[in-house]
This record gives sequence, structure tokens and C-alpha cells, in this order.
Amino acid sequence: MICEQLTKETVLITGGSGYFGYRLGCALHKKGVNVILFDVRKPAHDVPEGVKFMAGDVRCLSDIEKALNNVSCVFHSASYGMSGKEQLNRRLIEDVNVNGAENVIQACQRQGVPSLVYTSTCNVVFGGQIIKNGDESLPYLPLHLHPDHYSRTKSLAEMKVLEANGSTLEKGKGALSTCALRPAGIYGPGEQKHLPRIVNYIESGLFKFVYGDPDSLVQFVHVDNLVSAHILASEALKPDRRCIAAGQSYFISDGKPVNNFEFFRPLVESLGYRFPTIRLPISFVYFFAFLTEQIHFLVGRIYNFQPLLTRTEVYKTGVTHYFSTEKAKRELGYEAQQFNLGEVIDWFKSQGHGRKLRGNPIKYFAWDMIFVLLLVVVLLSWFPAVVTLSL
Ligand SMILES: NC(=O)c1ccc[n+]([C@@H]2O[C@H](COP(=O)([O-])OP(=O)(O)OC[C@H]3O[C@@H](n4cnc5c(N)ncnc54)[C@H](O)[C@@H]3O)[C@@H](O)[C@H]2O)c1
Repeated sequence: MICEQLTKETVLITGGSGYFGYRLGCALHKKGVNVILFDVRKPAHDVPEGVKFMAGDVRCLSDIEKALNNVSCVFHSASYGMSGKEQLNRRLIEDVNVNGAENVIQACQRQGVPSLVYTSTCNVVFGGQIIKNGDESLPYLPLHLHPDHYSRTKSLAEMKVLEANGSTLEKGKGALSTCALRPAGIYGPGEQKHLPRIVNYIESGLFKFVYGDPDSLVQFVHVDNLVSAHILASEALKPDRRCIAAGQSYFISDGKPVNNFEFFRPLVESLGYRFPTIRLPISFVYFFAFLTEQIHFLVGRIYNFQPLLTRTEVYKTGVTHYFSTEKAKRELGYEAQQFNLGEVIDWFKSQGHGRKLRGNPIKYFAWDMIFVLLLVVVLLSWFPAVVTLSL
């Protein structure tokens, strides 16, 4: 219903082979829209007939320009550096996220594309401070306070996209309308960024502790809710909706704040594992993440290992930050559907995950020993630091 007017339009999704971009492409295609998935890599799944995949790099202006023929809306969702070891590759993060966004804007202007929807992140305002029911009036976090380069560059890109709102399109095609959606952590069946890593930690016996205040709250967004928010946002950039979304940002989530670890409890237990009972202070885990990042900085070129946790991940998972979706409801007509982790659990089980009755006790014992050793080493370095700071 929301998409009737999009029929026969052509839209382009940068990052169209990614988890979210591909789901958005399929949803738009089902609604009769011509879809181009633009990405440096092919989608992992079959591309439905009628959906076109174009190989291209947002770091290359001519790649994007070539792809924008007759396109009426660009969903700019390509990004790099969100989690894991990618987070530490600053140069590539900046190139893809900032230069990429500049290229997308310029290509839209040159090719006369009237609408641009940017997939931002709620981290543009969050840097480890407690935020309860924050809204879009919150200022951007000052750039130097971002603990990670990904969030800093997403913030810069969002600013650039919103500044470009109202700019003149070449070929006498009027003005560019832009908006930014700021999702919470995305989940859904087949998600590849966070969930497999979490399941890997669970299965290899590394998920031994939780941290932070048990009452801390964060938010998530189911991929289908985010898809619907993007479609609504693209509609709300059109003149027949008085371009109500033009120049605006919107927080998008499932709406229900939840403790990060409790959110994943059904996944842990349904896969047959025990939920950890050890709770560590967040400052301790943050310190551990800091040490891991320093070690990665020193040896990353020789051995680019996956850090167990980065400082940003500690904040994102252990410090209360959640946002109101009122503005998205009011202006876009966004209504979050209710989901749970059921289909995610089914997906992992269908991929053969779940506790095997005969695990390898030596492997678990070895991990336990390494964990205790690490705990002692970090404790010995963390404790004097805390004592010194409190003097
Ligand atoms: N996953 C989350 O929890 C989350 C939370 C908040 C915001 N976001 C944002 O949502 C968007 C989608 O996230 P996702 O989880 O689907 O990520 P994803 O990594 O699955 O998809 C990103 C896609 O961008 C593509 N890409 C990377 N560099 C590119 C380049 N130079 N040119 C063209 N394509 C390139 C990748 O190949 C990938 O397919 C991103 O912009 C991300 O920053 C994600």
C-alpha cells in the first residue's frame, strides 16, 4: 500500500548485496519497483528476476554515475568498518563512508536523481554517555569524542547528506531531497555481522561473562522494520507528501528498550548453552578492550586477528542508550512490527548450530584456562589504574 506510487520507478541501493540492502531490494522488487543492487561484491543469495546487480564501488564517482541512469531514488546503505577487525582499518573506513557518501551525493546531483535516503546509525549522537529516550533534537556527538572511526565517519557522512538537501540538480531537474535514518543494531534471520560472531563465541566457550549494569538498556531493529522505514522515508521525500522528510533524520528501532545480554538469552539457551552467571564491571571490560586494540595495533599487520571486543562494542552493548521513534511515527507513518529471536534461532539451527552432546572437554578446559589467565593479567593491570585514578 505504502509503495503504490513507487511502481515502475527505478531505485538504486548502494551496499545492495549487504544484509539490509538485499532485503530492502527484495521488498521493493515485490512491490513492483525496478531495483538495482550496487555493491563491490555479489549478493550471497540469488538475485530475483527483475532485480539487477551492478558491480561498483562508492569510492569511484564514475561507477555510481554510470549506474544512475533513470534512477529516481538512491538508498545509500554501503558502509565499512562497523564491527570486528574492520573497525580498526581507519583509512578504508574513511574512504568508503565519507568519500563514498560525497560521491553518491555528487552523482545524484549530476544525474538529476531527486531523492536520497541515507542509512546512518544511532551512534551519530552516542559515545558512551547514558541516553534515555533520546530524540532527534540531540546534538551530534563532537567528532573527537567518538571512540571509533566508523561512528565518526558515519556521522560526517550523515551531515554531508543532510547538508545536500535542497541542492540544485543538473539538467534542470529541480532540487535534491535527502534524509537520514538512524537504526539501532540490526537483527534478523541470516544476519551476518553480529549474530554469527556471537554464536561463534557461544559455541567456542568464549561467552563466559556479561558486563555492565543489569538494568542497562539498548535497542535493536528487526531488518524488516528497517526496510519498511526506508520505503516510507523515500515516499516522504516526494512532493506529494510535501517532502516532509527532506533534510530530516529519524531514529529507527523496534521501539522496545531491552538489556543487551537478556536480548540474546533465548539464542544462547535455545542453542543448548548455559547463560553466563559472571558479571564483570564495565570499566574492566572496557580496559580489556583497550588492551586488545593496542595489541591489534602492534601486531595487526602481521596477524590481523579478530578482537574479542572493541571499546565501541563495550559501550554499545553495556551502556544505556535508547531513542524515541515518535518523529518517525508522526512524519513517516512508521509502525514497528513485533518480532522476537525465534526465526533467528531457527535459522542458526537450520545451519547446523546448537550444542552437540559430545563436545570436546579438552577444548573447553583450555578456553577456561586461557580465560582465567587473561582475567588475572587484565585485573593486575586494571586494578592499579583504577586505584590511581580514584586517588
Ligand atoms: N548492522 C547493524 O547493526 C547496523 C546498525 C546501524 C546502522 N547500520 C548501517 O546499515 C547499513 C547496512 O548495514 P548491514 O548490516 O546490512 O551491512 P553489510 O556489511 O551487510 O552491508 C554493507 C554492504 O556495503 C558494501 N560495500 C562496502 N564497501 C563498499 C564500496 N566501497 N562500494 C560499494 N559497496 C560497498 C559491502 O560489500 C556490503 O555488501 C550500513 O550503512 C550500516 O552502517 C547497520
